[in-house]
Amino acid sequence: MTAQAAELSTSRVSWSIGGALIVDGVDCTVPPGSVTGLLGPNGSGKSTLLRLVAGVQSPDGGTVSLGGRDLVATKRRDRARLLAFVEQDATTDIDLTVLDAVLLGRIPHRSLLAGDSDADRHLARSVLERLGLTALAERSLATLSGGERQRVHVARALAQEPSVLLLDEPTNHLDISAQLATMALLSTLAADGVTVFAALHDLNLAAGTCDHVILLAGGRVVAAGTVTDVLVPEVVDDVYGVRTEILRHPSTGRPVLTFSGR
Ligand SMILES: Nc1ncnc2c1ncn2[C@@H]1O[C@H](COP(=O)(O)OP(=O)(O)OP(=O)(O)O)[C@@H](O)[C@H]1O
Repeated sequence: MTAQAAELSTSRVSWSIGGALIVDGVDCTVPPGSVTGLLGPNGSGKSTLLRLVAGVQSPDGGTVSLGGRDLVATKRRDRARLLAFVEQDATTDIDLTVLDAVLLGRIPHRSLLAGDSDADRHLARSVLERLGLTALAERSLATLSGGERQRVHVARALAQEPSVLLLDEPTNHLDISAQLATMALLSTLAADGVTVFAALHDLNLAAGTCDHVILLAGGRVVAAGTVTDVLVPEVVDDVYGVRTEILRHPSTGRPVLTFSGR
């Protein structure tokens, strides 16, 4: 897949519910063709910010743009050709096979009345192959393990051939090998020009993979930059209420964080 690399940005994006300000004037930039990690403690607003960027929810104020184009004003179908979203613990009400679930990703690319073309099926099968899911193609989605289902949702998003891939906790439910494989896939996609923006809890997975990170606390951006700039005790300790020490990965030189309570 080769996508048109485009910068994603938000300007003063806000969203509140029941009088509580959940996302509070967020300005952030996701560099084109990068893996950008969205970090922050539980309840800091990561999922909500991703939903606002994806257009699942509309912001009360502010703008979301992709390569200068206003995404909030973009029609849903047009947006779905640009941007794919893998939600946390996504579920589907209808019982589909894995292949049919992945083919859903092709809907924004075809005319409203057309069915799946040979090209759509070919693309869906190649995405399944890329994610190691070929053997599960005819299985019912409902019978899969949590980790398998998570990979199918990523496959459905890739079948959309998006310029921007948004993922909410894509390594949830995955064993360590599958976590590393997912992060490696995100790096490969970014190298192919996809702008990847992923909410992550595991700061070490972020440190090992992300080109850029954005750290939220209380619905606001408290730090943004490279992992070496942001994942430092001066920032992490206050945001998470822990004591952090930074080691270096012996082969990559990237930061490895250790934590203790304080
Ligand atoms: N529809 C809603 N109604 C009420 N409160 C909401 C709603 N959506 C989000 N919130 C609140 O907004 C805050 C931020 O939630 P959000 O899911 O965005 O955080 P998060 O950083 O993704 O958290 P986690 O890491 O636990 O998944 C939480 O306190 C949550 O309870």
